[in-house]
Formats: sequence, C-alpha cells, structure tokens
Amino acid sequence: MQLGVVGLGRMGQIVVDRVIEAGHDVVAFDLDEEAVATAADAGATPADSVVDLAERLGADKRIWLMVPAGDAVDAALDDLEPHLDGDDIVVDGGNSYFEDSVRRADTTDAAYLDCGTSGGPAGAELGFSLMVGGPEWAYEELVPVFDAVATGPEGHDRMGPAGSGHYVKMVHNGVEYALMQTYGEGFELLANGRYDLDLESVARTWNNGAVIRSWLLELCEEAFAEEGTDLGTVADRVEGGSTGTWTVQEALEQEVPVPLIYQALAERFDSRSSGGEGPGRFSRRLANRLRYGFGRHEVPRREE
Ligand SMILES: NC(=O)C1=CN([C@@H]2O[C@H](COP(=O)(O)OP(=O)(O)OC[C@H]3O[C@@H](n4cnc5c(N)ncnc54)[C@H](O)[C@@H]3O)[C@@H](O)[C@H]2O)C=CC1
Ligand SMILES: O=C(CO)[C@H](O)[C@H](O)COP(=O)(O)O
Repeated sequence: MQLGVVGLGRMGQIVVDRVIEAGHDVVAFDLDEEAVATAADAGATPADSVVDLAERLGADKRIWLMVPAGDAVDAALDDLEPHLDGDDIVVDGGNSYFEDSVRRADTTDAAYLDCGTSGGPAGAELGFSLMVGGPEWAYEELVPVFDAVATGPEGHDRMGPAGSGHYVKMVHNGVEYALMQTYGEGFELLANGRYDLDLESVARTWNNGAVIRSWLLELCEEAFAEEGTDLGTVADRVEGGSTGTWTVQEALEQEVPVPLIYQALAERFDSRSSGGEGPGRFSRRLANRLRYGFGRHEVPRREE
C-alpha cells in the first residue's frame, strides 16, 4: 500500500518508520523541511506541499494526518479537498476534538477516519494503541496500515461511526490525568511523610508485582532515577489540558460524575495561577515528568 503522511513530528515520524518497516510506501510532508529530510532518510518519498503529496499518491489516496489538533488539521484538509473523492481515505491520528472530526467527516468528499492514538514516542518500538471511528469499509481497507502502526492486530479496533475514535481517546486522556494525579498524591505523601524514603526504590518495588503497577508507574520510577527522589529542578506548573477539559465538559453534558478527572484538571489550572516560592507541589512536578515520559512534552524547570 502507499500512504501519504502529513505531519512528521514526534508521532508522525513513527508512523512513517513503522509503515515503511512493514513494507509499504510512504510519501511524506511537513512544514518543517528538516522533518521531511528525516522522513526521506528513512525511505519515504519527500513532498514539498500537501498538494504535491496528493498528486504523488495518484488514485485511491490513503492519507494520515499527524499534525496538532485544530487549525492545522483544517488547513491540511482545505489543501487536500480539491484532490479528494469518495474512494480516498483520510485518517486524523492526532488528538482532535471529536465534534470537529464529525464536522470534517461530514464535509470532506473522502472517507474520514478519526483515530485516537496512544503510546507516545515509546510507540516507535512498541507500536501504538489506535481507537478508530468512521466508515467500516475505510477501516477495513486500512487494516494493513493499522497493523503496522499499532502494536499489532490487537492494538487497534473500530470503535464506531465518525467521532467515536476521538471520543474514546478523549476519555482515555481524562483517565490518564486522574491516574497521574493519584500517583502524584501518593508520592507527595511519601515524600513529605514520616520516613526518609528512596522513591525510586518504592516505585521499582511497586512495579514488581504490586496491584498498582502500570506503565505510568514505570515512568514514575524512571523520573526518580533520572531526577532524584526530590525531582530536582522540575517545576510545578503543568501545561496541556485540552483533552481533559473536553472530557469534563462531556461528562457534565451527559450528567456522569467524574470528580477525579475534574480534580486532576483543576490541579493543572491551579498550578498556572499559583507560582509561589519554593519547589511547589510534588504531585504537579511528578505530572510534568510523566508528561515528558509518555509524550516528550517539555519539562518546565525552576531556577535553583
Ligand atoms: N506526543 C504524544 O505523546 C502524542 C501526541 N498525539 C497527538 O498527535 C498529534 C501530533 O503530535 P506530535 O507529533 O507530538 O506533535 P509535534 O509537534 O512533535 O509534531 C507536529 C508536526 O506537525 C507539523 N505541522 C504542523 N502543521 C502542519 C501543516 N499544516 N502541514 C504539515 N505539517 C504540519 C509540524 O511542523 C510538526 O513537525 C497531535 O494532535 C498530538 O496531540 C497523540 C498521542 C500522543
Ligand atoms: O494524548 C497524549 C497522551 O495520551 C498526549 O501526550 C497529550 O498531549 C496529553 O495531554 P496533555 O497535553 O493535556 O497532558
């Protein structure tokens, strides 16, 4: 199969690498020329615009967008639109708002798949978890690509109609926020509690057989190993928050109580308004290191 990939950052380059590794052809474009050169080094055919990418794909185009959610998706689609028809398939693998995906699916001539992607840069080796919404025929057509990008056939599935893939990923992220918050609270208590504990040792011990072992807990262990048990210079201002905000908004609309997810989101908002003396809340600092661990989001540092 031949796949066009638009957006070659942390996540898009992994899509390129894994699809090529599985024996498919890739045409690649990014606004950043260096990113295009990296994809070309990996064996992709470079394109110098979205339109050039569309023209190189010929008939029955299969295109994967891996750009930031929002305007960048609409900009890429606007450029693609004159070149698309009903036999073409566009996948949006980013963290788009599900209602935007429903709108895009309604307005594009191509079959549109909204694909929630989880696994972060660690997916380069492991593959991703992919939650796909949209027409069944388009999902089935792209199974070879999903097999390559995901951990394997078990790592992807069609969730339902347009919007459902990004809806499931939105809720996934809400869960992610709450899990980070609860690990953060536990380690904050241990860091300030009665014993002088080595938190890397605690995390490692928990990761080996404990009920609460998980990948996020492995990333806690990595954080303490790399930053020290006091998390060194990691600051307590936590960025991000869009997917968690959408989760809480949707929960309000559906009258489903999600106090843990809300609290985790509120901690982030509060972290941006407080900014006092000293290192700040340990739980928030751990959240920052975890966001780096799973997503390579920049770690804010405080001056010593
Ligand atoms: N980093 C992570 O762990 C995860 C990210 N995501 C989502 O995947 C998407 C991509 O994320 P990352 O790769 O981390 O971002 P990134 O910032 O590393 O890469 C985005 C790339 O898109 C390019 N770009 C922006 N607008 C463009 C346009 N109009 N045409 C062509 N290229 C354009 C940029 O130059 C950049 O290379 C986002 O929606 C993000 O929320 C989803 C799951 C995990
Ligand atoms: O989707 C992800 C992980 O699953 C991304 O890393 C996302 O950026 C996380 O959300 P936030 O930036 O709000 O912490």
